[in-house]
Amino acid sequence: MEIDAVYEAGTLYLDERDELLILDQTLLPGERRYIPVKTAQEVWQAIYQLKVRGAPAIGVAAAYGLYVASKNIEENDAGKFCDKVREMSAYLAGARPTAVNLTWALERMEGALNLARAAGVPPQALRQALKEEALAIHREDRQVCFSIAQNGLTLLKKGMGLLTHCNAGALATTGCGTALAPIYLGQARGYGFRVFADETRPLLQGARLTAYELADAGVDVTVICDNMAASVMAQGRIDAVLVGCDRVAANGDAANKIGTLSVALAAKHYGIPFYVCAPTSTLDPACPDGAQIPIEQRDGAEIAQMWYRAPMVAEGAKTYNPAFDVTGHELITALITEKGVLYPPFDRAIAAVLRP
Ligand SMILES: CSC[C@H]1O[C@H](OP(=O)(O)O)[C@H](O)[C@@H]1O
Repeated sequence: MEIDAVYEAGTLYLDERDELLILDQTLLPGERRYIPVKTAQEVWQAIYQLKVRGAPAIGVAAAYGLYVASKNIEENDAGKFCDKVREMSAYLAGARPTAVNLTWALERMEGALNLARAAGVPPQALRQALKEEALAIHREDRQVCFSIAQNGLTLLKKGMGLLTHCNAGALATTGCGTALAPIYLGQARGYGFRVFADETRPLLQGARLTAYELADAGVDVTVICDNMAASVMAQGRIDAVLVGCDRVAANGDAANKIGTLSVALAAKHYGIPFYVCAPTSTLDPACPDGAQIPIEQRDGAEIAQMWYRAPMVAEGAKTYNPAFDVTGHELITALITEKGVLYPPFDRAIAAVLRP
């Protein structure tokens, strides 16, 4: 495909020895290291610790993970083999609660297992059925990303300034990403986008991963602190916002990385289009609205003690570091002064309070 090169980010793959290797994203951007994961426990830890992360990538990792873990099941009875696979699947489903792709992929895998079981095949053939379903989920993910790239690019124009939050790129999928996919396709077609990437505290997926990917692809990317997004919008530098998602409820409420709501509120205020790039595998019709989406609670150490080790931003990515921003009077309820509380219209109130 036109932007195959982007896949070089290579989130995970089965190697020639049929082992699952995962790019350990907690080491990026400083180090690219692939780690083998062979057991359900290792897959669970890799997902929970965000060594592999991003809704689509989590789904593909769980699918491959269930397959490779099934190779550890020493069981000749097909029924007992399936029971143990289902136990592993239920265990993996508990690694992280918000990204619906995790359970979606595992349900796909169990469906393939059930079909093969119904055919009365032995455990080795059941394992092969798991492998083929994982490969199918992987192939589909790559195609879905490219389709999102094509559909997303129809909404964008050459030279646009774009803002994104967290990482919804090649590193969050096994293809060219979701929110970053239209950016990659635009890059390939000379759109000349200027991308602003929120660092995305506390785990810095924007600074560490989005900037890494986009700089590596030659995209003009500037890392900003999360608290700068509104200011950059106010300066007229953002024409559209593109974000990923982890689960979209039946009414369209979308769960995404913490901080996305703030970006959406600012975009709304400045009349900037806010696009959520959502594979249909991330749509959850069984979830009526956002209030029903399970929100993962993580260890506070991620706020208090982690990550701030250089490099946090990939070489090649720019940074923008204004020390202040301006809040428009239309957003201010009152000015509290020593001479009293001033209410809008502030021009008249300020003139009055300063009058000798
Ligand atoms: C393309 S889905 C990416 C989605 O996943 C990220 O969360 P995490 O890094 O914790 O897995 C974030 O919400 C991204 O938008």
